[in-house]
Amino acid sequence: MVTEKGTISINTENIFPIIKKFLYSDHEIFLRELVSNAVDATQKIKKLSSIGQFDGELGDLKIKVSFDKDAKTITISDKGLGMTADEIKKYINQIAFSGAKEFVEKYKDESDKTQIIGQFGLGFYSAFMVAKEVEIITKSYQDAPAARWFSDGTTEFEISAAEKAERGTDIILHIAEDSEEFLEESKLEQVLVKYGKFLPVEIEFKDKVINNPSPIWVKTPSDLKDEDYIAFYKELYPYSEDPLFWIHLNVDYPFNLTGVLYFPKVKQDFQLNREKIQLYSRQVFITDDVKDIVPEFLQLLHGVIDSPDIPLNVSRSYLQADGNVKRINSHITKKVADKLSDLFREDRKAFEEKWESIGLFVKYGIISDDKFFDRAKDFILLKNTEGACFTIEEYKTKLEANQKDKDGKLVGLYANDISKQDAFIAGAKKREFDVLVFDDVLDAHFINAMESKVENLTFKRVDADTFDKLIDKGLKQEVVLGEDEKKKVEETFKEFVGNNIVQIEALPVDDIPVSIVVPEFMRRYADMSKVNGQGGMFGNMPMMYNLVVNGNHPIIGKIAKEGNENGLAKQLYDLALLSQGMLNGADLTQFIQRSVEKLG
Ligand SMILES: Nc1ncnc2c1ncn2[C@@H]1O[C@H](COP(=O)(O)OP(=O)(O)OP(=O)(O)O)[C@@H](O)[C@H]1O
Repeated sequence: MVTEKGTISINTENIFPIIKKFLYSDHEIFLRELVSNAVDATQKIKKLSSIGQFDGELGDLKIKVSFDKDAKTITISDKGLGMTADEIKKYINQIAFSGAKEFVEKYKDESDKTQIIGQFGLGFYSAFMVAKEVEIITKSYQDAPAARWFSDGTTEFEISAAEKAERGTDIILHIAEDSEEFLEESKLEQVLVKYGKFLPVEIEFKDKVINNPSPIWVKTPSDLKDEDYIAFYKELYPYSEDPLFWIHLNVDYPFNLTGVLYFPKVKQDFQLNREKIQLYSRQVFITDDVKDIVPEFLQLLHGVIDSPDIPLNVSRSYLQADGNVKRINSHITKKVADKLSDLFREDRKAFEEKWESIGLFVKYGIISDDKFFDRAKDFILLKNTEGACFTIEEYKTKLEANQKDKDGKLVGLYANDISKQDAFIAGAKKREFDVLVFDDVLDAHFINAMESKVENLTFKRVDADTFDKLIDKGLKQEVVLGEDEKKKVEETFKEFVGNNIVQIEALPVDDIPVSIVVPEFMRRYADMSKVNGQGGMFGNMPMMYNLVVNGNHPIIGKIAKEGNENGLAKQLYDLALLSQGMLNGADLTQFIQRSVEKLG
């Protein structure tokens, strides 16, 4: 047999089923496409009028969307530039069919067929996702008779003369049975509002205009007052508290981007709500899933971004690789950092007051974006137990005086629960050490990030060890106990602590006799596992701790002689547990009973 070569032919008759099934996963998008076309037609006639190519009356340019439940139709009417019969042939028939053919050729082997329409000028054909027949009745602004186009979703179409006196286009959709939900008023309105809320031409539905044609992001920042930004915020999120502040984005080179990003007030129970930024393209709503466009940590912000330069209708993998998307990403990050830096410099007091909310974004940024630390390092604030705020540099200077260990390392002390760790904080103050407060969910990661970025700085929780060890200045203190006494004390307490360690330390006489410390590395690992949502090894295991015994305290001197004969050691041990919140259940009950008896 002779080898025969040929090209696989693509038959345009197969196109409609493909459009119907695969082009968009979301059928409601037909409305976005058709209303956008109506907006384009309206903008074009305005343009023609402004450059003197159309000298008739523009008249009322509202776009009207209506439906007829009995006739099962949805009609989109505009007063735009209209089309002549020849233009219909050119714009609707030819381009679309060749576009569709190209589409089939390009994507016949691809599985990711969703959201590809816009590339090919096929928007109009998305009408067939919901309609079994589509009519266009249109009259051009040019001196030409009105025309009617009709198609029943095969590749056949008709063009005939039509009765239409007014300039503009009516698109009449005869809704298919499986799409009749769009004939419900509430559904239709909801979809219309979703996609058209900020379209630049007024859109009327049921005798009322449903959109705001000039949202603030298209206006010049200098023309806007704070009230305008707050009012717009309320328009987007009706039941929210006022935002803390906002950033008006306005870029025209090397890509186009406008928008307003708001910093919301964040509560301590901070939830990762990532659907608060809406993405628009020339005021047409596209999505509220901005995962690939906005850096992860900034997805906690609210607001809108509008860019005609983001390729909207292409697959995800393409979007991630797109150069504009990457640039937009880093631009937004830079803008946010600049804004925070301005706020910090212009009004530090106000910035400090808002730090609880701002701090969460900043910390999240530092943890998730390596480069963000460099942008943020000058306005990261550290707050101490007295409420005073320091930048990292200021704090390092403060530590130089009294919290430097024998190797020259600066040691920051912190508490994450000032009420529970009160005894330890008091101990630190007695030694004139400063104690920071790190008490939000991201702090465990934040501390790690700071230690890896800031030279010569380390952090330890105030109850992680005795102060002499936390900040080891190399000064050796001697315990007043002799070797045998030490041994006796250690053995006595060993009885209670199981596998944990008993350490006898030379502490000031007036320090508490027995306390419990949890080594920094161990507790930190457990904290981070908690944030990451995994119990991990430490999640299920009781935390290891060290029992610190103050070898210089008079009561310990007594125990060195008597052991636990009088129950003294046990009582001290229980007190140490109690102060760390570790005395529970039967142990706690017995402790209380014993204490009461002692009082009697
Ligand atoms: N309401 C209308 N009034 C006037 N011309 C229209 C109207 N709707 C569509 N057209 C013409 O038909 C063309 C094809 O429309 P279609 O929606 O298929 O593609 P597009 O708008 O060019 O691109 P996209 O696929 O991104 O929507 C338009 O470019 C326009 O010239």
